Amino acid sequence: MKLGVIGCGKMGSALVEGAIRSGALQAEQVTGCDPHPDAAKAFAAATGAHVVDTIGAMEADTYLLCTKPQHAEAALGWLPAKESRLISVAAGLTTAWIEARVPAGVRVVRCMPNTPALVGKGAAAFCLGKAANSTDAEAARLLLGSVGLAVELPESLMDAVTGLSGSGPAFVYIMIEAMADGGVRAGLPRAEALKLAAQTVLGAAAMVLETGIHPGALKDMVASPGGTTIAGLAELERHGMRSAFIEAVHVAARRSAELGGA
Ligand SMILES: NC(=O)C1=CN([C@@H]2O[C@H](COP(=O)(O)OP(=O)(O)OC[C@H]3O[C@@H](n4cnc5c(N)ncnc54)[C@H](O)[C@@H]3O)[C@@H](O)[C@H]2O)C=CC1
Ligand SMILES: O=C(O)[C@@H]1CCC=N1
Repeated sequence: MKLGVIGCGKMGSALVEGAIRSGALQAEQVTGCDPHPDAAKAFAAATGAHVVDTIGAMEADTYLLCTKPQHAEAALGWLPAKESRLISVAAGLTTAWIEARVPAGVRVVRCMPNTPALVGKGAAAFCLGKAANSTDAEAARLLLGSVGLAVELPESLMDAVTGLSGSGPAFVYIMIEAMADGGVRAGLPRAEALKLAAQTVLGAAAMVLETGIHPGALKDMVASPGGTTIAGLAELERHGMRSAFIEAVHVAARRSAELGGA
């Protein structure tokens, strides 16, 4: 694969850096393009990939569209008229929307990764556009799978994925920050509180994934009768923590649909 990265910001860099670290990609296979010189420079430094000034100057058989959705139309206008694959990470933009703006011969894959791809712990879903084939699915699976979980889903579910795992890291970061604040309030030094909070989230997630036990049952295993945990859980319920998370994912998914023009 010769990968041309259109937009070398946070998500483009996380995916490419993660894929290079995993060994799935070599820096020599990647070219980046970004009109923002600082972004291009940081991408080249972090990945070792070559950067060029224009999309047309990239030697690529696969393009990775990593601009903001609002900048995608302008970028797509510069795609060369040749057979190629375009993997888009842009929130909300449908394969039909993209297909209407690319030259004939460009096969479109829409995906929704997340930034933990940088450390090989991403969670991503993808779907195929109407001209894309099983080789394109394999290419998406290879790239996204090299940096974490990658699942193929119907396009009708991509906004839901965006609200859950695309935006989700930010929801978890504020939870970690708040838990660490709680630790500091209870007397822990800030650095230890942050490490303990983050490791607790990592460990709890691993328990769910590795034991296959329902999170409700795992919660019950922590909460002793009359103990500390049930006191804390009651406080979280009093503040509507569950419905806050449910609503956060729901409105993020709805916003994804809006970005796509729904
Ligand atoms: N940040 C995240 O956690 C995630 C972001 N995404 C999607 O990734 C895309 C990029 O988001 P971020 O990386 O956060 O934004 P960002 O702002 O960090 O990166 C976007 C880059 O695109 C560049 N750009 C703008 N117009 C361009 C053009 N015509 N040609 C080439 N480059 C151009 C910008 O200069 C910028 O460096 C968005 O569509 C977003 O929906 C998807 C999943 C997670
Ligand atoms: O906030 C956003 O719009 C992007 C898409 C998913 C995560 N970040």
